[in-house]
Amino acid sequence: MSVLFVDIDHFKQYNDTYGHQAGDKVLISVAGAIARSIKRPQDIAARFGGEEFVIILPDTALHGAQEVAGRIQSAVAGLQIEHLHSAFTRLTVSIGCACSQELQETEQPDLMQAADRALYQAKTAGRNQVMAYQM
Ligand SMILES: Nc1nc2c(ncn2[C@@H]2O[C@H](COP(=O)(O)OP(=O)(O)OP(=O)(O)O)[C@@H](O)[C@H]2O)c(=O)[nH]1
Repeated sequence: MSVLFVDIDHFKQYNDTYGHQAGDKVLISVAGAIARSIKRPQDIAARFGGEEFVIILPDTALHGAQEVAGRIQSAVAGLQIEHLHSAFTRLTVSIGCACSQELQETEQPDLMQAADRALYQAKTAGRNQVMAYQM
């Protein structure tokens, strides 16, 4: 199983620059980009707090999860949403990814934590990137 955390970069700045309503539209657009990027019926994507989404990919190894993460990044880039306060001048996302091959039920929180840590690393490494962790 793999877990992805997807977090919009500099979203506070986006709201501050373009307004909260524009921010709400961005959340809907990013949700659509994520939905288009997951292909299997058993995959689950959900909003996880403010500007963060979680994606659960059952029976998916790390390279498969990284492929999904890459598709999400491309789909968000394809939205071409202006964000002049970002170093990339476009809206981007950071993604943390964690995979466990033989997951016991009690280890699920550890997998979430690992994905969250990977997301933090993607943020501190400059954003607009994927960090992946094999447990
Ligand atoms: N428009 C809108 N904004 C929201 C919503 N939920 C949360 N937010 C905003 O999302 C922003 C998240 O800001 P931070 O957690 O500081 O993160 P960030 O600015 O994206 O910075 P990094 O994640 O470090 O790149 C806050 O300003 C929240 O007010 C929502 O439903 N609509």
